[in-house]
Amino acid sequence: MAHTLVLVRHGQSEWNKKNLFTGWRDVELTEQGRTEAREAGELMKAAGLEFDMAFTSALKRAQETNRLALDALGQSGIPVVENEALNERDYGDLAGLNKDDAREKWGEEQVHIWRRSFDVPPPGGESLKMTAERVLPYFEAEILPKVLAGKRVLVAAHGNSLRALVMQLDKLGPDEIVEVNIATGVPIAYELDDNGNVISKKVLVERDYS
Ligand SMILES: O=C(O)[C@@H](CO)OP(=O)(O)O
Repeated sequence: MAHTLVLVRHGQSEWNKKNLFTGWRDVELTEQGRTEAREAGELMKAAGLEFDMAFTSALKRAQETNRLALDALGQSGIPVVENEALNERDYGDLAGLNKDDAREKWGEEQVHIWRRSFDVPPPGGESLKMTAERVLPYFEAEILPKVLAGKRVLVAAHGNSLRALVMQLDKLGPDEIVEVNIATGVPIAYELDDNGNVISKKVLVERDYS
C-alpha cells in the first residue's frame, strides 16, 4: 500500500520579501504569501490529494500556510499538530540582517557557507546538520508512524527544516542536499511504501527560490 506524505514550505513571508535572515523570528506572511498558500491547497486538490492530519511548526508563517492550504482544499477540520521541532533553522546572530548586506560585510563565500553548507552553523545559530538532529527524531517518532499506519499527512514547515526531511526521504548525502532549495508554497507529494521508502515524488509547481 502506498502512503501519502506531502511537504509544503510556507508562502512568502514579510522577511522573505525584505531579503532578511529569518530563522526563529515569528514573522507574518505577505499577501503574496497568502496567495501562494491558497494556491498550494488548490494544487493539492487538483492532484486529488486528501489528508487525515497535518503537522506544522510553532511559527505563524507555517501555521497560516497550513490553515490557508487546508481551507482551499476544503479540509479545514482535520487535526493539526504544532511543534517547534519543525521550526526553521535558528539563524542566530544573522536573524534580522539583510542577506545582501551580510554578503558585503562577510563576503559571498562565507555567507553561502552559512546558508547552504551542511555542518557549518551561522554564528550563534544552527547548521543544517543541527536542524536535522531535531527535525528527524520528531519525524521518526511522531510523523512517520502515523503515515505508515495509514494516515495521509501534510507537513507545512520551512525551507531548512524541510530540506532535512528531503535529505532523509531522498537519501541524499551532505554534498547533494547543499544543492537543494525549496521554494515558498510548493507542495512536494511523496508516496511511501510500508517501510517508509519513497515510491514516488512529485513537485506540484515550479517556483523560483526566495
Ligand atoms: O532566512 C531564513 O530563515 C531562510 C529561509 O528563508 O533563509 P535561507 O535562504 O538562508 O535558508
